[in-house]
Amino acid sequence: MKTLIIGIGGMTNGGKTTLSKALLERLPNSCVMAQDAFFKDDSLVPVDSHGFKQYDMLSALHMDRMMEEVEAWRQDPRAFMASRRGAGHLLPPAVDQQVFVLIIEGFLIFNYRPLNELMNRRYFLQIPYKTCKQRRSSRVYTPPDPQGYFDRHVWPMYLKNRQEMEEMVEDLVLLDGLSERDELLSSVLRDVTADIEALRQR
Ligand SMILES: Nc1ncnc2c1ncn2[C@@H]1O[C@H](COP(=O)(O)OP(=O)(O)O)[C@@H](O)[C@H]1O
Ligand SMILES: O=C(O)c1ccc[n+]([C@@H]2O[C@H](COP(=O)([O-])O)[C@@H](O)[C@H]2O)c1
Repeated sequence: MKTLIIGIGGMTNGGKTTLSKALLERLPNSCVMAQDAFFKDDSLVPVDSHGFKQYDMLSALHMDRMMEEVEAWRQDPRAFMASRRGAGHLLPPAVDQQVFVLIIEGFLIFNYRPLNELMNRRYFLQIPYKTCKQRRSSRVYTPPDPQGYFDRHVWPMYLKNRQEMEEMVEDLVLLDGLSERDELLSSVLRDVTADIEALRQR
């Protein structure tokens, strides 16, 4: 079975989900796994001395469960895709030279070494502070961001996590999250379709 794992990382509200969904639509035999789906229950996330929940760190995520999902996909991508789409969904036909693509998206995907090591390509969407704060203010999380959360928790943790990521990861492709959606999609598609073609030929 031929497989490819693409990491779409980036800052909060950098455009990861938007780009991943667009890739999913364009890449046959692909599926998306979002790190956000693995946040721990609010009751398990500790607070700091200012009363801010410490969400922007790996310990707030069930990374063990996320790895189990990734492993399930790696074992059998066809069966994984069929099971996640619900009972009764037909498996895609097994065709020779078929390449299955897993798109992993999230704000801390490269900071978790066992996950980072599995990726064939790594992209990181970045946007300026002002845009990030603006986009974040129009989004409602569960629980919603309390007053001051962006400047007191989200941004300082981004800076810390980013430094840690840069020390760990070498072949990161930085993407400008201010670019047009279509431009971002076509630049990633160009690489990935070339990878798929190369794998097919092998
Ligand atoms: N290339 C882009 N240009 C302008 N706005 C964008 C772009 N990509 C995403 N957005 C918008 O930014 C916000 C956050 O996008 P989203 O994909 O949810 O980010 P993330 O998954 O990184 O948190 C959404 O309102 C989305 O419509
Ligand atoms: O999804 C959740 O359960 C959740 C609960 C509280 C906060 N979050 C925020 O989700 C952010 C990461 O997701 P995203 O899509 O903004 O990259 C991170 O900055 C957290 O502060 C997410």
